[in-house]
Amino acid sequence: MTQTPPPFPAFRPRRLRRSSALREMVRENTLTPADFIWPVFVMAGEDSETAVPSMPGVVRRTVDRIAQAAVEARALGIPAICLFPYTALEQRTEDCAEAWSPDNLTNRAIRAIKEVAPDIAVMTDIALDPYNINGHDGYVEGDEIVNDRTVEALVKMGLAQAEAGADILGPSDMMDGRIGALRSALESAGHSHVTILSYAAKYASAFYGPFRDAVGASAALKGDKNTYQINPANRAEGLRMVARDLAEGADMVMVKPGMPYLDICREVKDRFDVPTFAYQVSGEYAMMQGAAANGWIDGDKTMLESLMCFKRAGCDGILTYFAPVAAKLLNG
Ligand SMILES: NCc1[nH]cc(CCC(=O)O)c1CC(=O)O
Repeated sequence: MTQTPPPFPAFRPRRLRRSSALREMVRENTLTPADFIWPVFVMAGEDSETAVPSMPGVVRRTVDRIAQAAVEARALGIPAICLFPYTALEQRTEDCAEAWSPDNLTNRAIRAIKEVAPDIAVMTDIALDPYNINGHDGYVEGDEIVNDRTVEALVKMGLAQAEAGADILGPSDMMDGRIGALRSALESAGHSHVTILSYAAKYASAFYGPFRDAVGASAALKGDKNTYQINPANRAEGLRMVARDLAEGADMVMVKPGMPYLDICREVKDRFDVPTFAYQVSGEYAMMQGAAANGWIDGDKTMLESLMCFKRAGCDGILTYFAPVAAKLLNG
């Protein structure tokens, strides 16, 4: 309950904003590096990095460099890293078999990280888009993105990641029934400790554009993802997806994108009171970096403010490309 304040001058709210000491005393939320999950892009090769032009400051790294980055992230206090593979066009096939190869980029990166940074949580992405010739998260038959056959492939993909040592599986595909299928497959295969952070309230957003460049899926993508991702106009549907994924065995849930969807974050936290994460996606990152590079906004300040706002909206953590830069600033 919000108390009705007494009338002015008894109530002078500026009294509590007068000094930094008083402001610290009444601050309601905090932001620390422990709030971050850092999404990174993995590419083939050795000891190199390439820039992602639409995401200034973000690079794709080879597996060895990813392992190095994980060590650095952990030292900064970041608890989790999330892997996205950049697969060359020639490795994308109709059957998406690379998705569950034990030696694909993601699975090799998981093992490499575990060797040098065993105490950082490794999160993966489950969806077919990095392996599919058409850029879709599921199999395409005619003009349809088919559900059940895709779920079977996603389960194989998730099991291969669990086998490689993943701590957190992140199904971002938005097929129906994938959380339940994954959960029971994990149980049967002896991976009962592997957690699922489901992309539950995942919207069909134009803010994913730069990410599709980063994973090499933009050129490939035919059509849009409107038949599986949620319409940005819908609130109740987002909440239903969260309820559904929790009922099927998700340990944590995500709202995505982030900044334009803070209303959904707040409502998910209030209604379900489960570990709730938001993804500050590539377009949000690009937008802020672009404005900062032009001198139109203060990059560091807007970055930290945007991240704090996720905490205020009820999030337990944020997937953000800013993670290491923000952690350094927060660590002082
Ligand atoms: N499986 C697809 C996937 N996983 C994460 C993102 C977007 C992340 C970002 O924009 O930063 C996407 C893009 C999409 O759904 O098209």
